[in-house]
Amino acid sequence: MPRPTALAAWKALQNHYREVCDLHMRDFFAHDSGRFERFSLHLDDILFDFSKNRITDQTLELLLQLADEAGLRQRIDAMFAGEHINLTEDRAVLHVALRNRSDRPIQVDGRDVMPEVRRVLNKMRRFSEQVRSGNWKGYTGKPIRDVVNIGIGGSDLGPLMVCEALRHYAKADLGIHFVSNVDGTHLAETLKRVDPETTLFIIASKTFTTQETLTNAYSARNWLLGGLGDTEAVARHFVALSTNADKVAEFGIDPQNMFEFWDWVGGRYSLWSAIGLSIAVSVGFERFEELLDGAFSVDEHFRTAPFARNIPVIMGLLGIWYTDFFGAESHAVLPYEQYLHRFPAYLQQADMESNGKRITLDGETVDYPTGPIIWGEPGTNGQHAFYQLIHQGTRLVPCDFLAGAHSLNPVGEHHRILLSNFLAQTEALMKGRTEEEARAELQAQGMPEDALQRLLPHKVFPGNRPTNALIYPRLTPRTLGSLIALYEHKIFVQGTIWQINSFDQWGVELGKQLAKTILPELAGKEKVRNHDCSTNGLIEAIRRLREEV
Ligand SMILES: O=P(O)(O)OC[C@H]1O[C@](O)(CO)[C@@H](O)[C@@H]1O
Repeated sequence: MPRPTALAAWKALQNHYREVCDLHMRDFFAHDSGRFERFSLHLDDILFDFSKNRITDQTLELLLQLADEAGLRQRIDAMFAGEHINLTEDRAVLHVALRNRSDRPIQVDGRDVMPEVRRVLNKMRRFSEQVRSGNWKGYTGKPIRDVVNIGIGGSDLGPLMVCEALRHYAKADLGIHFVSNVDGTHLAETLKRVDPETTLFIIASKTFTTQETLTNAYSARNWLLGGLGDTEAVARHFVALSTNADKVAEFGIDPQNMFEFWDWVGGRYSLWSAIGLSIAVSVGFERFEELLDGAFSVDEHFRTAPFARNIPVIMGLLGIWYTDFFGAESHAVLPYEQYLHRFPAYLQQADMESNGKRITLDGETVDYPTGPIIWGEPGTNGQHAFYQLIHQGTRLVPCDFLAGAHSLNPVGEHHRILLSNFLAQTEALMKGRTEEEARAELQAQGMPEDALQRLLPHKVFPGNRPTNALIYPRLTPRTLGSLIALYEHKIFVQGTIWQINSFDQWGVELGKQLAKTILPELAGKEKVRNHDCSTNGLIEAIRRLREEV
């Protein structure tokens, strides 16, 4: 496959960029009342408006041509067919099988994985119902009141984000907690709030070898045994979500209490698998299934809709346009939905661990930018923190705005105020405020000319800042499932165009290896010499501080 930069569409886009980069979206809208109609798409009850982007019809045509030339259709088909598209780990990539709500078999290496997927889902259903109904009893016979998910990365961020997003639907008398950080404070502060007799630990780890998770899990086990005094208690208070049955058994968790998944589920794509057990326990299995339904609907759309009407394809292509042609370095995700407060953090892993790569599938170093920095906070908080930079800073930050038309917690005028801010921000980012407009405003305030001249440049907003809007009636499990899947497939589209493997994560290994060397050195007495002088010096300094009690 030729490099993306060698494709005819890429070259055409470079030329096209020079023609359109100085055009202003304000003028696009002024001369085209059909722009919203043309540049927005519906899927179920989600509306995706991409009209406030620095694109013309020709831009879109060229981007779609790029998708064709990059072989996106073949890559989508290969993923859904269970081919080993995760080349460096020689694995299929089939999170779509986890939410395949049809009778269609999905094959991996000649075997239909759907019966196994359904078996584990049924086990999750039974278990979550037992815990929620109070029939699953702790060692002393009391029902479970608190669930602590211990995991990190994909074994934490996905279920945590979803549990937060669906808090409205959660069982009120069941506490759901997440411990991820190996900083003992995370576990200690959580354990202060729970009782060993009524706490269930879910140890979530695809590999069951992750240092942070196992350290937290063993400490949680000690705490439980400290409270209940009998190793028999572990079976009633610990379950595992993993692909690694041997390691789970080694930890002492009853194999009956292990919920399996498979190597073709990537960690950051795993919330749909057994890793979602905390979600099912929190909101109930039916709602977990609704989450899967929403994702399935997007999978079908992604698999079958023509690229010109395909929301994740358009989302991905717009990102390519800004990253590779405008040189944008980051992308902000701004949910005007408090329940989605962890959505940007979740997407950081989903996107940056997937597309933060610089080597192509052919082993070459890229000579074009790949995955952007993903960041964001819920509106309206972000408005009072970093929007200044987005409006008037020197960097182009394309943004996604998300909002529900209805609040799940209608309180007075709150939601209308929230929505008016959402709309105002996207309008302001697009239009900006010209010098003439700023001048007129200051003159209307009666400002003397010399003061006006000094203030005027500060009051101008360049505008032309691109935004997408994703709106939906209200945040339901189904809608959430769809939103997550849209972003998952967007990431895949971009990885395909950039010709990188979005499904490995070798970049996290080096630090893990070095930490293993440093761990004994922190406890040692001899002078540390085997690192650079900064690291040696820091190790010595930390040792001294730790000796000082
Ligand atoms: O589920 P595991 O195997 O404990 O891994 C946790 C996380 O660690 C990583 O492998 C690297 O950070 C992630 O991809 C993964 O989600």
